[in-house]
Amino acid sequence: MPTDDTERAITLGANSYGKSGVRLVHVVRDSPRHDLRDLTVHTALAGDLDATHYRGDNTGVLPTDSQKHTVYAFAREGIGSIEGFAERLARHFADTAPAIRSARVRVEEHPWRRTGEHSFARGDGGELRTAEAAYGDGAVRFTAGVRDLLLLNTTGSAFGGFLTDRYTTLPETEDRILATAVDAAWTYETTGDDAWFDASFAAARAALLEAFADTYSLSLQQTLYAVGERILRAVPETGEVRLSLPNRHHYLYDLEPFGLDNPGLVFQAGDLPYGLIEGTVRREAP
Ligand SMILES: O=c1[nH]c(=O)c2[nH]c(=O)[nH]c2[nH]1
Repeated sequence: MPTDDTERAITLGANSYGKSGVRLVHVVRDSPRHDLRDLTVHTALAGDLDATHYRGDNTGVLPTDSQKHTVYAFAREGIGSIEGFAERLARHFADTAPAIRSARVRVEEHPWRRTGEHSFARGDGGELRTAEAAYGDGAVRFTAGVRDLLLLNTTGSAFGGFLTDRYTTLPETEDRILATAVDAAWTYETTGDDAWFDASFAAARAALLEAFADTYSLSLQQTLYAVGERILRAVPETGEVRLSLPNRHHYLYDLEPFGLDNPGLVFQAGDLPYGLIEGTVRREAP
C-alpha cells in the first residue's frame, strides 16, 4: 500500500511484467524444401497494475504463463518478419487484457544456414537479428537491430592524439587491429509490410558492414558515428541508431624474449577488461 505515515510517501513507480526467453522453433513443411525459424521472444506488459503490487489483487494480471502460450499459439499462423510477429503479439496483449495499456514484445532470431532440403547448420558467431514492437495509445513503435555481430579489421585503424595524464602509458598506434561485437538497434519512423521489414533490415545490416570495413578508423568512437550515419542514409525510414561497441583489444605479442621480431603478425586476443564505446546517431527534425 502507498504509505503516508512518514514524511515522504512511498508509492509504486514504473513497472512491467512478462515472460522472458520464450524459445520458439517454427518449421514450414508444405514442400520438400522446409523452412526453419528459431526465435527467442520476450513479452513485457504494463498498465493499471497497482492492485496486484499493493494488495495482491491479481484481477488485472494476465499470467506470464498465458503470455507464453500466446506466443506459441500465434506462431501457428506463421511468423513472417520478426517485427510483424512482435507487433501482432503486442497489439493482442494491450487490446484484449482490460488492465493492460501497453505491451512491448522483443524477438531475437537465431540464424540457421541451409545445408540441405531439410537440413540446417546453426550460424556461427552467435549473431542475432533483433526486433521490438512497443504498442500503446493506439500507436506502435518499432526497433530493429543486430546483437553480437563480430567484426574485425586487420588494419585501417589508429588511435593517437588522446589526452594523457600521470596514469597514461598507452602508446599511440597508427596500425592496430580493430575488433568488436556490434550491438545495434535502429528505430523506424515509418514502416511497411513483412517484406519491407526484411529488406530494410538487410539494407541496414549491409550499410553497417560496409561502414565498418571502409572507414579508416581514428577511434572506435569515430567508427560508431560512421556506422550510425551510414545506416541512417541507407534506410531513410530510420530515425536513430543506438550502438554499443565493445573494444575487443588485440595486443601485439612481445616475441623479443625469444629472439623474434613481431611486425604486426602475432596478437594476443584480450578478454577483460574491455573498452565499451556507446552512442546514438540521430536524424535531426527537419
Ligand atoms: O578507439 C578507442 N577509443 C578509446 O577511447 C580508447 N581508449 C583506449 O585505451 N583505447 C581506445 N580505443
